[in-house]
Amino acid sequence: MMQQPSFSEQLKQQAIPIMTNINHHPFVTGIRDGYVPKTALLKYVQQDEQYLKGFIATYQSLVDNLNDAQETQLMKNTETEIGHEHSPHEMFCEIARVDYEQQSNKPVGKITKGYLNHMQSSADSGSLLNTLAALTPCPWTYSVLVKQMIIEGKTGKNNPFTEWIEFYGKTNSEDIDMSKHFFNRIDQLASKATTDELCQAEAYFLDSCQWELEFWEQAYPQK
Ligand SMILES: Cc1ncc(CN)c(N)n1
Repeated sequence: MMQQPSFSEQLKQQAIPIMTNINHHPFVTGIRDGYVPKTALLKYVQQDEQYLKGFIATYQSLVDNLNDAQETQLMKNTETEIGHEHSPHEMFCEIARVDYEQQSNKPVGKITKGYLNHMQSSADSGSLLNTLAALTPCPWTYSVLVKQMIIEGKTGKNNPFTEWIEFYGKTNSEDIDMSKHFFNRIDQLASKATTDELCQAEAYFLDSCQWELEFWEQAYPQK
């Protein structure tokens, strides 16, 4: 008998159309091909500085609301890996020839705010499954994108984004480890969840994937 795919595999399958759109977004194809306009790089860094602060805050509220000591320890171990993304921001600023130090504390954009509210609402739902489902696309989408770029041979001395791609794509990068850890926990929690709870978690996951696409679009608008 064919084995039913795990819940996390089902989530990844459901996200394929959004991942395809992300993969074809000009910001992402620009990283792949070695050129992204300066304005887009700047906007991305300014907003991502704000986004990562919010991501850490949601993660902390998740950890604070846990009542299982072992789970808390596991999540605290991951907490130390979160938010160390100053160096990819510095790389973008170097390519754009702007001062990194001046890019923090800019106003939070509409899309950034929407994505952060979405993540916070997953934590406010009081469900660890929902919260992990909403947080996972952040590390997961990047690890998928850069792995593909590495497979396609897009890194090398001709691509100024090589270091950025390798930051997220190197073995045991923070995002690769974090998404593996989160997906494992999602599968454990999903095995005890009701159909309604699974549907809710799926919606949180797919909405975050869509916010990821909007985040690229915010920095490099096509619409
Ligand atoms: C919006 C966003 N999504 C994902 C990542 C990569 N962790 C990021 N830095 N920013």
